[in-house]
Formats: sequence, structure tokens, C-alpha cells
Amino acid sequence: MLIGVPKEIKNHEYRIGLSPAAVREYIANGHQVMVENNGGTAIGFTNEDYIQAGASIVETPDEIFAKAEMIVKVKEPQPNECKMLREGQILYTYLHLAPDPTQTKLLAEAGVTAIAYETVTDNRNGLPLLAPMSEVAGRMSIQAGAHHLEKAHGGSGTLLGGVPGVAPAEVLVIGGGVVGINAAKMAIGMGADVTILDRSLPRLRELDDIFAGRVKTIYSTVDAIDHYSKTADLVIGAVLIPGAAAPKLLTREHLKNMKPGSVVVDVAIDQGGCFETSKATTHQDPTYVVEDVVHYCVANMPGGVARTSTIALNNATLPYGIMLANKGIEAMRNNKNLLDGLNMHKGKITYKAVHDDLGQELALDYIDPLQALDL
Ligand SMILES: NC(=O)C1=CN([C@@H]2O[C@H](COP(=O)(O)OP(=O)(O)OC[C@H]3O[C@@H](n4cnc5c(N)ncnc54)[C@H](O)[C@@H]3O)[C@@H](O)[C@H]2O)C=CC1
Ligand SMILES: CC(=O)C(=O)O
Ligand SMILES: [Mg+2]
Repeated sequence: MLIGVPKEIKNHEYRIGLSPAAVREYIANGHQVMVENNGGTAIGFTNEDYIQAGASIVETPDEIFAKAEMIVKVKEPQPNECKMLREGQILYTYLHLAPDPTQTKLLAEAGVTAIAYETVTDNRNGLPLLAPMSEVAGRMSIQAGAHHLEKAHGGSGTLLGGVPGVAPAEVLVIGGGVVGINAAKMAIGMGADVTILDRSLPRLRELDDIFAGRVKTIYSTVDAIDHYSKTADLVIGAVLIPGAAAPKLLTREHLKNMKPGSVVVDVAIDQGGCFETSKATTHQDPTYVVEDVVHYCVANMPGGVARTSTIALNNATLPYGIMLANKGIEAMRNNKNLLDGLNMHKGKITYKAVHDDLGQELALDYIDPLQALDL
């Protein structure tokens, strides 16, 4: 199969869909790979590295989108990229469709077969292609929070770990999945006082075992959010209902009761955000203030550490990508985990939670993903 890897064009997004090492694997499996000129240069993956791995370098994204049978990316296609996609072509990338009617409509018009990294599953109820970026974003959320708690960056002037004689900051993590546990690890490492809310009791039990008394685990209710947000210096939004728009758990009313200069980091912003007052921001201009609370809502946080993130992402996406390249869309017929990634095919929505959020608004039909393969 002919694989195309365009350069990412989102604000300060330096990740790339395939690393040179991943390209070598595709080539070893008998495929051809085109990489856009200087697609990885910003993170030290030069054209020469890609050529040595067996790829050809292509000058323009137009040529890649026109020729490739499968496009491998990182972030959701931007409107001008959506317009270059077509029926019969596979798009393999993060999509986050539920909060994004514009992209969903454009992908439907293109008729492309769109596989979303964030909904591919494994056999242990995990999301293996989301997990590595959630690890990165969870860890970064505490770095970002600590930075913005500094006075000069808009915060209250609070040090996460405190010092002997001064209490540490309170960190509230809402959602104890992959982002949540990684945030908690970093916050504990910096000496903060950490509380994790989740609505899964089995998950809270696991966290309790892992952290052995070093964090408070609390069942997530409106009451718990009311109570713990009041005293929190830093709140991390880390909930997920796979494929669906995030529930709004922290409201403007909560902010009014928080300490001025507190910081909220809404990692779930790529699914629309789990705070009422969240709106997506960029690495260039990451924060804004509402009710005296600093909001950090960068939708592509791992792009900030693009080299680490590209390697981590490729470790996870490679085996599924090779399956797709080897067998085309038929790869999904015998692999339920990969089929779970199918969000759109030939103008129809194939992922239930996306259809629940957008189907009516966009007048788009839902079709069972397995049946969709027969269209
Ligand atoms: N902004 C960015 O750059 C990035 C954003 N993300 C996003 O971060 C979010 C979290 O991802 P993961 O940790 O991988 O998901 P996950 O599925 O591992 O964890 C989500 C957790 O939220 C919990 N949850 C669901 N509803 C809840 C509620 N009402 N209260 C408390 N907990 C609740 C679930 O039980 C689960 O434990 C996703 O939206 C993901 O797309 C991930 C990576 C990068
Ligand atoms: C998951 C996601 O949104 C990202 O890595 O940018
Ligand atoms: Mg206030």
C-alpha cells in the first residue's frame, strides 16, 4: 500500500505520524511511504533519516493527499486537509469528532474511511492508541499547572510542594484514568496534597493500592466536586466517556467559590472539555482567566514535547497501522479492537457515541461498523 505522511499544520504541532523507525517497519512489510518535505525536521527527524528508512520525500501535502491510499497523521485533519481526502482512502489519526461538527461534516462529504486513534480498543478495556498521549498530557498537566500557579504567570503564587513549615498545594484530579494517574504521580513527586475523583469504584480501588495512602481517592459526585474544588489550588480535568463529548463537571459557580489565582487544566478539552468555562487554547497562547481562575486548555498538549510524544505514539500505532496497510479495510473485519476505531465510512457515522452527539445536528446516518465494511 502507498502510505502518505503529511507535515502537521496545527498550531505548534511538531509531532509527525510516522517516525523513521516506523517507516522502516512499513517498508519491511512491503509498503511504500511518502513523507512531506521537512515533516519531522523540527524534532530531529531529517529528510535524510526518512530516506535512509526507505521513504520518498514529497514537496507538497497536495501530492500526498492525492496519491496515498492511507494517510497517517497525528492531529485531526484541518478543514483544508479534509477537503483533500476522498472515498476509498484510509485516514488513520486522532479525530475527536464528538465536539467537532465542522470536521465531522467535512469527513462525511469526503467519504473517507476515518479511523480514530482514540477509540481503538484492546482486550483489557483500554484505549491503547490514546494511552501514550494521555501519559504525556497527564504528566505535563502538573508542569503546566505549577508554572501557571507562579505569580508572574497569573497564578496565586503557590508552590506545589510547599516548604517545611508551609502546607503543600492541594491538587484535585477529576478522572483517575491514564491522564489522572500520570498527573497524580507527578503531583506527588512534587510534594503536593493530591485528591483523585473517579466514578469507577474498581478504578478507585486500584489507585488506592498503587498509591498506598499517598492520595485521597473519592467517589465522584456533584457533592465531592463542590467540596474539593473550594480549597483546590490546581484542578486537573481528566474524565473520558470514550468517543463522546465530555460531561461538564466543574461549573462557573464552582469557580466563584475557588481561591483567586487557582489554576484549572482541562486535559479533556480535546473531547470538548469537562469544565463549563473551558475553550480550546494553543501552545502559543495557552491560558485565559475566568472568575479569577487561570484556565489552561491546550488541545494538543503532547505536541509541546513532540519528540518524546512522536516516539511514544508510534510505539502504539505501529502494529495496527501495519495491519491496515497489509489488509486494507478488511483488517477491521477480523479485528474487533481495530473495528472500534472506525468512526466514519463513505459518508456515514460508524461510532455510536459520535452519532448520539452529532447525528441529528448534521443529519448524518449511523451504520454498524461491520455492516459499513460491506457498503
Ligand atoms: N489535551 C490533550 O492534549 C490530551 C487530551 N487527552 C484527553 O484526556 C482525557 C482523559 O483521557 P484518559 O485518561 O486516557 O481516559 P481514561 O479512559 O483512561 O480515563 C478516564 C477516567 O474518567 C473517569 N470518569 C468518567 N466520568 C467521570 C466522572 N463523571 N467523574 C469522575 N471520573 C469520571 C473514568 O471512570 C476513567 O477512569 C480524554 O478526553 C483524552 O482524549 C489525552 C491526551 C492528550
Ligand atoms: C490525544 C490528543 O489529543 C493529542 O495527543 O493531541
Ligand atoms: Mg473567585
